[in-house]
Amino acid sequence: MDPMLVVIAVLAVLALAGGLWLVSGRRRGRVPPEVSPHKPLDREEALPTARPEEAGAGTESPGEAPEAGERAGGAVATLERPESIPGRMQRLRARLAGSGGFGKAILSVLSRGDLSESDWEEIEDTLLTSDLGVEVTMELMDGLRTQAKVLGTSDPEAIRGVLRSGLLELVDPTMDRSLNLARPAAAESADLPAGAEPAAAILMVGVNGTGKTTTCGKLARVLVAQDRTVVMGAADTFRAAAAEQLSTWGRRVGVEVVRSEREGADPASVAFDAVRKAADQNADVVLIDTAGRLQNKAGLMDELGKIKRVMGKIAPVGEILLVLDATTGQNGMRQAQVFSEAVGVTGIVLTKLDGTAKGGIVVTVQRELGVPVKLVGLGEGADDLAPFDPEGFVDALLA
Ligand SMILES: Nc1nc2c(ncn2[C@@H]2O[C@H](COP(=O)(O)OP(=O)(O)OP(=O)(O)O)[C@@H](O)[C@H]2O)c(=O)[nH]1
Repeated sequence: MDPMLVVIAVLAVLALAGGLWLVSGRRRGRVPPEVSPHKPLDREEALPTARPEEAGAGTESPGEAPEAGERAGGAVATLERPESIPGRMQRLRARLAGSGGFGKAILSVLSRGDLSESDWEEIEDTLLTSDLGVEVTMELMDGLRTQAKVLGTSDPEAIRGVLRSGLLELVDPTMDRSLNLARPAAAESADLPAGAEPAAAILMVGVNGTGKTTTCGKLARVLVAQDRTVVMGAADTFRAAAAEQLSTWGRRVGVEVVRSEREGADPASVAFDAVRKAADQNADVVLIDTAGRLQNKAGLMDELGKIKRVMGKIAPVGEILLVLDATTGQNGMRQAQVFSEAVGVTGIVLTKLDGTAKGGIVVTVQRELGVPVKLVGLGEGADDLAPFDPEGFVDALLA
């Protein structure tokens, strides 16, 4: 055979083999698992710290938000995937540290080494401006000075360690911060059809503008990612825009929203309808958003009391979350007292923590109300809600 023909034949065979390898390689690599945009979340990552009795709930594949959306009955076009809880906590730290928390100022005094009386006073002043309150600041200062004497040192690292444990004790890591997501037994008056069971009810209260509606939406998003079915009730009938805002969140996270088309409708009746619908649908959780404004305080408190009572006709309300704006400081504390007396708050959501360096409000509000901060708001984004983690919080303050 002509040697030229042999060379051409060999080249043709090689080209054919190379082409086949390329095509099959592309096919193999079409959805490399490590870069899949649909990598499922770990169930634990998406949880807003469930109660111990809730911990074993549900075993099927987690994080399938689109399915959850379809199941919730919403005409959902696209559902986004929530950021994981560790990711949220990481951002909390970064934001608190970035907003110039009081830790930075104190650590700069500590770094001077041997502390003079004026250094101690500077530390005290810094603590006082952080919304810890006079009483708590004095306690903390006494502890710091005593420990410095006992240790016979003003070594910055040692004092920082004492400050850290003092703050941690104040924030109180022993408090139960889990949300009560246990489904209650039906009230005698409930009159539910066979097979229907009440959902765990969460009532969101607080003055206007603190972030109740936004928190309802963010929380619903986390619960849906946990494969829980959720119904929301727009019992803020004071302004139509509030119900619309909640409905937008509902569409976004694939959750049905019960609302009244009539502005000024009875909020208790909307709350009842939502709780009833959740029971009829056998939903896991019902979230009720309320208005934060009325002409007078007594009127608002009567209204909230009535909402709670009427919801109780189906089943007791398991969780009443007071939404507080962290940037309002001591002013927020007075509001908190009023709400607490009116409806018996079970947990606090501290919003807008991204906008303040005054983390001390966490300590003050827990002390005054005797209930834990359970969730924190870190911004306006859909994933800007995180379970409150005392250690992470104190470390962020002292970063
Ligand atoms: N920076 C920041 N903004 C937040 C946070 N939570 C809520 N907001 C913003 O605060 C504003 C008020 O939030 P809403 O959810 O409408 O407050 P609301 O309590 O429902 O208000 P009313 O419906 O008037 O009672 C909105 O612009 C939110 O985006 C947060 O954690 N950080």
